[in-house]
Amino acid sequence: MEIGLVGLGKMGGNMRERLRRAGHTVVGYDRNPEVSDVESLAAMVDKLPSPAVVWVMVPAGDPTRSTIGELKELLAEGDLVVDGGNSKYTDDALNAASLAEKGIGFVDCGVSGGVWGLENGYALMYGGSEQDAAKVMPAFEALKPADTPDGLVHCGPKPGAGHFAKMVHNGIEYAMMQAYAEGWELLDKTEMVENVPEVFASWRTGTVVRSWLLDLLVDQLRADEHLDAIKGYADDSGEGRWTVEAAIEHAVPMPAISASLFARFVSRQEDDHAMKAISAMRNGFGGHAIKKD
Ligand SMILES: O=C(CO)[C@H](O)[C@H](O)COP(=O)(O)O
Repeated sequence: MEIGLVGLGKMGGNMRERLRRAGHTVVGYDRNPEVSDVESLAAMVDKLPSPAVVWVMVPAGDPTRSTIGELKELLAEGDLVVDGGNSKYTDDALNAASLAEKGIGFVDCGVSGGVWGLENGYALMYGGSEQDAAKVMPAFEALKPADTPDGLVHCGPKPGAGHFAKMVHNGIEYAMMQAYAEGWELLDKTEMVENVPEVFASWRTGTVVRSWLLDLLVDQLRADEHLDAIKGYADDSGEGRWTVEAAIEHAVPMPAISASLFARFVSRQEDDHAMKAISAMRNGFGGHAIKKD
């Protein structure tokens, strides 16, 4: 098929390559002229046959909203926009409704696979109508992992169903990473066990905690046993917060994922502010020593 692809960063650039390797024609647009195939969004749309299919792969929030707004002006009835970024699921209903005013279809698609997706394929979770999804199906088939029936799922007709599924995936990702990290801290800080990287490596086969995240951690620990080169600071780009927000909205207990989100917030503090108050109270009721700077 012929497809427009907006956003040619780490994810979009590799997806363009994987689509091309599968024989599809991709017209890629990026604000960075060094990677872009065309000079503008309008030039990209001009090169596409009708009905045009455009896959948006830009950061969530304003960049995605404004790109979809511009595409609404450029596209026509029967065309399709796919949002493959990590958009908040609540944005999808708004984007779908806005595009529908011109008869333009919309599919939201959670994409997972990171920088390894070029070779391994991407897990794709999509929401929207089957009729709209049919227009982008050849690209879905090329992007998903080969030789498996898994990796491509229709999460439902509601706009946002795909991004909701991807959001929960990322929430689980937070908690899994936190669990590995806490286990590693205990092993690394005590002297009970020698050769901690190889202990982690021994868990990669046969055990119930084997996973790709574990594989990635083993690679890092083998290169830098105590992770001395890495500061203990972790950012977040929204997915964990939205997962916890949705859990609160639906009164779903989420102790592990919410704790892993808050652990990231703790990592951003130079000093633990709340612990100042704990220390002050301990000192007050028990005369316990206060540590000063
Ligand atoms: O979708 C992903 C992995 O599945 C992204 O890497 C995601 O952005 C990671 O989330 P965060 O930046 O909040 O850790």
